[in-house]
Amino acid sequence: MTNQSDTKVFPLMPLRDIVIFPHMVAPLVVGRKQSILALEDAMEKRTEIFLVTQRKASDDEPGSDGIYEVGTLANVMQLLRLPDGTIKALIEGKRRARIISHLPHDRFMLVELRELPDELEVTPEVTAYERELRRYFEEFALINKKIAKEVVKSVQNIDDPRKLVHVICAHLPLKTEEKQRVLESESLKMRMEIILDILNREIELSELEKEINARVKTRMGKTQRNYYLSEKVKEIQNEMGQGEDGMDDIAELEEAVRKKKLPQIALSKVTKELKKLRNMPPMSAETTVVRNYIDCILSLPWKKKLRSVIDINKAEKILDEDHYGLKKPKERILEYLAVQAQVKKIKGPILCLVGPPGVGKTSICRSVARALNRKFVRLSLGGVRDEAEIRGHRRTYIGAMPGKIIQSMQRAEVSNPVFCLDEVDKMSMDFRGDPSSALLEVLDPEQNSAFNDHYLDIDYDLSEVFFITTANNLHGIPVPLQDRMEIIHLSGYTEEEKQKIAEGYLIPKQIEENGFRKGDISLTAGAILEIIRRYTKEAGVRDLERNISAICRKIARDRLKKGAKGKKYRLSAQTVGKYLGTPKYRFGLAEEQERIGLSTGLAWTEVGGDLLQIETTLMTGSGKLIITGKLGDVMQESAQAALSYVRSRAERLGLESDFYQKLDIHVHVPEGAIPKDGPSAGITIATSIVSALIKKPVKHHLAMTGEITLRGRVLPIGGLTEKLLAAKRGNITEVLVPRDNERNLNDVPLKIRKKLNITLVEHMDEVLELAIIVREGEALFKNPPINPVYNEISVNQHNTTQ
Ligand SMILES: Nc1ncnc2c1ncn2[C@@H]1O[C@H](COP(=O)(O)OP(=O)(O)OP(=O)(O)O)[C@@H](O)[C@H]1O
Repeated sequence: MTNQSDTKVFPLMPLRDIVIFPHMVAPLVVGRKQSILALEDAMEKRTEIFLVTQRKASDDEPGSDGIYEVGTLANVMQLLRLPDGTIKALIEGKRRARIISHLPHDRFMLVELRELPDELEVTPEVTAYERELRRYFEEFALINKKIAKEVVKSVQNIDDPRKLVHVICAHLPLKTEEKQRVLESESLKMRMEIILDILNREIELSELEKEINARVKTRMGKTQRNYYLSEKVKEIQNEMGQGEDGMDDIAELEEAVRKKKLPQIALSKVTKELKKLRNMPPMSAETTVVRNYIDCILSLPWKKKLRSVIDINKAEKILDEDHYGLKKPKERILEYLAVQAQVKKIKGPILCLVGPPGVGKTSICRSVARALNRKFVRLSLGGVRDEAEIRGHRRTYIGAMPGKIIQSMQRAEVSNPVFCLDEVDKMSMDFRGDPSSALLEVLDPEQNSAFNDHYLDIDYDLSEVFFITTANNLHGIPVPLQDRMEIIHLSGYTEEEKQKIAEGYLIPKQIEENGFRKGDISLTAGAILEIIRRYTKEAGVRDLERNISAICRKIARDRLKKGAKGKKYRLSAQTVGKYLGTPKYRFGLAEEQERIGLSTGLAWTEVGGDLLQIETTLMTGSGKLIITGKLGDVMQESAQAALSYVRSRAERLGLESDFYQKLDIHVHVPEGAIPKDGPSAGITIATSIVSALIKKPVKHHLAMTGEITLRGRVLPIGGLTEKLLAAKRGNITEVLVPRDNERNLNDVPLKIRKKLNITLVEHMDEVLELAIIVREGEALFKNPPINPVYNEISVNQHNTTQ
């Protein structure tokens, strides 16, 4: 089939999707008629066959345009006819060739070809390329598991770089076009470059693929692991009978969140926590923490309110209905409410009711709530010493809880209750922070719309709350808190008031609470007075109420025991003891008659006022001042001061100037039950000492109170109302009060003031003049004092001459 000198004619067999390279041995399954004929022709004539790839694999009868121009001349090594009419041929690629022209043939394609030169150019560059090719191929084979080890080995044994290029290319997973490009490229160097490029790219791609695979694998592994574990947890929960419950609970919580009207900030917080909760095992400690937190937010009243209108007339009626007397406090409260009604929103100072225990502070707050149609909550601050008690602990603490304010709001169930902060004076502070500073924020209307509880961690609006505070002692309230409060004083009750309260309020209340009918039990005025005087010792009426309640309980038992259901009981002063036992107290009464060295003072205690008898006796001795009766430090110092004053007055009182050197002075204050401290007994001690020294008695119906200075000035004291109440109760008729306390007299009930002969005193000299009884025509002082200032100068002179 030779034609011109450098061209030859060969039968052509088109290949669908394979490129045959020189040096390559490949089996081909041939089905197309033309191709079979071309093969048979080549076998018959023992010539080579030209194998060239189709441009489109799907083309069944490709023409001259449907095939590439460069292909490979190949030897047909073997032909095998298969039963289905196809032929399996084993061919071996020999040399590259390009089609010059297509020759006409009726059975198969016939082409004129020119072989392409394929010279071996052994340059250092080619050698370098060759080495790289081997290395890259080896690397590629390592990554790509599809290339058999034998192939790698045989590639290593190929010496001819031309063969090496073709064999490697034949084994690479390339597209037909790429392989064709290699086949068509002119020089060996170019072919090597193309393959190196391809190898490089394939290696990178394979590595990337590997990396992606590994990543996908680990992700899959994690998801599978999580899935497996969560399934296992569910299984365990089911086994323990909690699985469904846990889910139910969460669903319930979600439902509750949906139903509750929460502000946006609380809603987003709770939603976040719910999400957390869903992914937690129900038995873990953390789950309980999250669940408690959600419960806490849900149980707080965020927007729920009771409709409250301030109706002054109604408020006045209710306050009068619930409490006897307390005229001034009630008036102040009503004025306060009137202002609140005008400004609509609670602003301005907070009310603070100050007074002894049991005078109705808390119960007035309760009445205010009733009058305003609001709910009532009470929080006792007594003993609160840690800021966290008010503000709560952060949730990171074990066992953290919201503070007392938020807990109380949970109890209130509405956002606008009357909130009574009891005993603000009993708070203390320590290293854990000052609770009063947290309270400042609560009580400040400017700040409390965004109260921050550490546990809640979101702001809570307290601006709708009507705060009222109570205290026993104004001095115990931190000053910054006092600044924000409007103080309303409630003083102790007189015996008459107590009697009225018992008759009008306490007895009917206890009769009803203990299941009696009206009229079943009655107490005579004498009986009530007996209880007040001998069974209670208080400024308020709490103990009185407790005793009445005790009587009711005893009578109830008595009635049941004797089966006397309809029996009516009437108690008198004589029969009270049958139910209450022996009297507990001896209330302070004026002495029957005047005595030397015995003066009567007025004491103030937590439970009201009382009479305090001070006795002095003299013994021969060496100038010691003995003080007994469990006196506190301040009172001991008062006694010293009193003695110093007496010494400074010795000469004028007709005493020897060194009287104290020959005597021991013993001052005793009986009545162990009364706590004795504070300076207000100063003038009483001095009077008692003087009386003993000059051997003249003190008026027994006279009582006094006042602090004494070394120079005899009388200084003001506290608790005047309670002291005067005690004086009245103890049958005292005359009272000496420091002049500086004059303004406090207005607080004392008029009834009491009228019954007592009150003298305001400025100096101890006046006290002695008024208290010590001297015989007619006799003077107490040798040189009557002209005025206190003169006196003081003379005291100094007197001291220096000694
Ligand atoms: N003026 C009054 N009229 C009728 N009842 C009264 C009056 N004052 C007090 N009470 C009754 O006395 C009892 C004790 O009062 P309450 O508990 O309010 O005292 P308090 O001043 O708050 O004491 P504390 O300082 O110990 O908290 C209550 O039952 C109250 O109703």
